[in-house]
Amino acid sequence: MLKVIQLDKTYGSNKHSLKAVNFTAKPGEVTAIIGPSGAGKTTILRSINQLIRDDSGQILLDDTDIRQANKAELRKVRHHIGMIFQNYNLISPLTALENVLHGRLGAKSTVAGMLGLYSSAEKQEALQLLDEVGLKEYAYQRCNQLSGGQQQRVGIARALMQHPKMILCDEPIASLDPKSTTIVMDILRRLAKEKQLIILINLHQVDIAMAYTDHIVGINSGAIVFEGATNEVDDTVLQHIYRQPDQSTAVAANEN
Ligand SMILES: Nc1ncnc2c1ncn2[C@@H]1O[C@H](COP(=O)(O)OP(=O)(O)OP(=O)(O)O)[C@@H](O)[C@H]1O
Repeated sequence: MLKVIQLDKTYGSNKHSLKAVNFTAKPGEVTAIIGPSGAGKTTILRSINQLIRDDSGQILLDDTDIRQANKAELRKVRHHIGMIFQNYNLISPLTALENVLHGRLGAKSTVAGMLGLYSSAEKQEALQLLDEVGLKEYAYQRCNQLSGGQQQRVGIARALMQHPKMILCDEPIASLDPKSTTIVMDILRRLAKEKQLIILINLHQVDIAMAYTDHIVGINSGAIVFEGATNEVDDTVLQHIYRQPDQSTAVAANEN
């Protein structure tokens, strides 16, 4: 279980980007963070992985407070957190199989990692994971010869190679066509259930969040304004999540 408690983040001296953020994400479920542009979705994901340091609060992954982890502990925690990116972040001249094997890097010694020394069991596992995302026949294809949707599926297999407890997905379908979007979201939903993973996704597309997720966290101007089951989300809730900042506040801010 992921529990985010009273998380606060201020960029620079006065940009208050997360305001006492609280929510949970459970294993076996896909949780979407939705909200207007600039609301703080990416800041939450980056804080969870401590890619940026937040100011205060707790981020509990099972019993570990990620915010309190020292360098060695953080390396260990991060090893159990897979990341999926909008632009895939693959090494494109390498094959799909080689990219998936990179998911094991965090578990290897620096020398073994640098030399690309992988056991035959690891290679078998990587092939199995490519099969699970429907890409077995593309294992030896360079990633720059794959479509965007196929590259994203390689990214998912690479994350699985970490044996993650949780996968954080930052706009995973933003660069994909509708068909690839369906394939990727189906895979994420299936994996959450089959492997009891916590899957936390930042999404711009409300229709996709409604169709493929179990749990919704709505954020507006850095504050959580809704948390609940996806089937509780109706037009009123969506209007609340996507509302514009109050006009009078905006005018007052401009005058200062
Ligand atoms: N490195 C930074 N320095 C200063 N301000 C930042 C930085 N990163 C983000 N912000 C600000 O923090 C707020 C939240 O940004 P964030 O990127 O988390 O929003 P978002 O909901 O992911 O937006 P989008 O949907 O457009 O990607 C925004 O007002 C943004 O301008």
